Amino acid sequence: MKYGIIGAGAMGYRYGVMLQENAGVQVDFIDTWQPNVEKVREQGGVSVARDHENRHIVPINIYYPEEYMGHPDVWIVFKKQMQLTDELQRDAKAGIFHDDQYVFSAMNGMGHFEKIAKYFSPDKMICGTAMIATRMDAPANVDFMGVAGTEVMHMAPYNRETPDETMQAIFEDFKKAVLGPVWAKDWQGMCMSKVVFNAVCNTLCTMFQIQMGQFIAYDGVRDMARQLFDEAFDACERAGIYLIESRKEEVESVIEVSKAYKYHYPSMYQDFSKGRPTEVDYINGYIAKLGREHDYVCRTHEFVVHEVHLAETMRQFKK
Ligand SMILES: NC(=O)C1=CN([C@@H]2O[C@H](COP(=O)(O)OP(=O)(O)OC[C@H]3O[C@@H](n4cnc5c(N)ncnc54)[C@H](OP(=O)(O)O)[C@@H]3O)[C@@H](O)[C@H]2O)C=CC1
Ligand SMILES: CC(C)(CO)C(=O)C(=O)O
Repeated sequence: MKYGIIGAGAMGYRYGVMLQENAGVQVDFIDTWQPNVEKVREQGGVSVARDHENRHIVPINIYYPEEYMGHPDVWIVFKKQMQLTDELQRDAKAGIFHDDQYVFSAMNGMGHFEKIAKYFSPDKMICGTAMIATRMDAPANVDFMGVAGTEVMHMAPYNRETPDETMQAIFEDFKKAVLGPVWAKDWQGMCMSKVVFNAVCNTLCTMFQIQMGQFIAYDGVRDMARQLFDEAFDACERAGIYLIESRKEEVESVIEVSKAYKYHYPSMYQDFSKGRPTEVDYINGYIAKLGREHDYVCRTHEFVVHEVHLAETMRQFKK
């Protein structure tokens, strides 16, 4: 099968390079970030390291949407939530989407599948989550965090039916790519399990500008995580969404994943530290909104959203 990656950023490169190198499939990358596309062309590919080591150039095919003539079987979408609407509009205008194509995305936060569904048949959409850490330090320069072979990701059909033949073939390609795919029953519960995780790790690490390993050095982390998880689970249960992990398992996974990715700055920090807006409204903000819609106030999440926006605003007063 042939893949097209929309968004040659940290995660787009991670999926595309691993599919190309480990599964041996053809991959094309589409990106609108000019310094990134031009750097790939100048250096002959993307510069990839694993945990700061073995940095090397991986040759790739990269295109702006308007110059792309290919027809992949599957699109993999990895943009930041704030960029997605404009990206999909530009891609559609460039005429790169076709009715026969499948689409997969494992972006963090919520709200992206509804946007993607405007351009693709719901029967050809696969929702995903990725407990896979990747840093993008500069245009065309990425660092795959974590020991090779420990990647884990979940996927579930958007239409809630049994995965069809093409979806199974995508699953097999992800397996060959060593991305660690696991099927989940319900995409909403699967995605919310990751949202609540990010609502703890991404948000708190970003506010304090720390790596995940530094975060768990504080012995109050379990209590803080439990408070945020309790509110999030209560909101989800009122909305009829059942997560794929229990409250206790989520707390343990904060500790375990942070140990495994001890040098990782969550993706939210990567935006924060470069002066860009963060995805907090799609993570803690989404949980808070879900709560309000079901007569439940997630006070801590609402406060945390303010704290992140306060920190974003305060960047102008700091060096
Ligand atoms: N990174 C990770 O470990 C994980 C990320 N995710 C999720 O995947 C989705 C895609 O995220 P991710 O791949 O991390 O994001 P990206 O790496 O795609 O973000 C890159 C974007 O940031 C902007 N940018 C500008 N300057 C720089 C710079 N110097 N260095 C890096 N980026 C710059 C560019 O957009 P512009 O020019 O418009 O500013 C560029 O398109 C998100 O929903 C994220 O939450 C999920 C799991 C793990
Ligand atoms: C890698 C991980 C799981 C860390 O929270 C992530 O989702 C991110 O960095 O956005």
